Amino acid sequence: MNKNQIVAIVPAAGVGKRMQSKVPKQYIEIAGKTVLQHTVEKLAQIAKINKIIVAVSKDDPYISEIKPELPAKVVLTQGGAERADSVLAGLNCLDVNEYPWALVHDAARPCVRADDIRKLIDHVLQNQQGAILAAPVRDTIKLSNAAQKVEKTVDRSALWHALTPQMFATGLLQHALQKHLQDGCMITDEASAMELSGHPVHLIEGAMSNIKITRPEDLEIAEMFISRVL
Ligand SMILES: Nc1ccn([C@@H]2O[C@H](COP(=O)(O)OP(=O)(O)OP(=O)(O)O)[C@@H](O)[C@H]2O)c(=O)n1
Ligand SMILES: C[C@](O)(CO)[C@H](O)COP(=O)(O)O
Repeated sequence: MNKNQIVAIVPAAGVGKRMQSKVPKQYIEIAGKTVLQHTVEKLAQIAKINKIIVAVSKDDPYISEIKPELPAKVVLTQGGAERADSVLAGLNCLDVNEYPWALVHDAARPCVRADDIRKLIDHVLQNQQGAILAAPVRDTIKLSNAAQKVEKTVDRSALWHALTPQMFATGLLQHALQKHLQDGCMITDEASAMELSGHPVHLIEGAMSNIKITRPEDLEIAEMFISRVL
């Protein structure tokens, strides 16, 4: 068994409520392809990624149309009610021993730089510990009160935006997600499950252009970044 085998898990089973569009945002076309295709093709460029599992919703009516155009190393599975459930579903269709490392990347982040993904992978394999792409907060941060008035200004010197990919030992991540989801914890990224289990999480600086397409105004920004050859 190659101890550095890496599987990418792409949670793509969301409905995209905040995008307010008829089509789930991962299937919106920008620069001639769906967001999902851009994201999966970016991951497929990374030679060290051996398999890509895309978790789609149970009744996804769009995936069958684009599946033939997806890279050969892509396999599909059924996602779950929340993002963390979809990630766990991806992990559960794996032989953990065959893929000791899992790299989780949002379908909604098509602008990620391939070099940032490679930087993350190299750090994790070299240190044998989990890490995530992240970007230092660059704005002044305000804490709001219930009336949306400033409660206080927060010290931002140690604050980071958590991005994806997030890469961890597959077995540890599977166990952490299973446990903390069962305990009813709020798990919005893989790192939070690993933190709850006491595992170290390193922050690897990545480009802020790696936006998560979430609201309508994000599409124009994503198109600009995707159209630039990075
Ligand atoms: N049950 C879910 C919910 C989300 N996701 C995926 O997780 C990623 C990040 O989640 P988010 O941006 O919150 O996507 P949505 O949940 O679709 O957005 P919204 O919260 O606006 O509905 C997206 O690629 C989304 O498809 C998923 O696989 N399964
Ligand atoms: C995983 C993530 O993209 C890291 O910032 C983020 O937590 C996803 O949050 P969402 O509310 O599911 O979009």
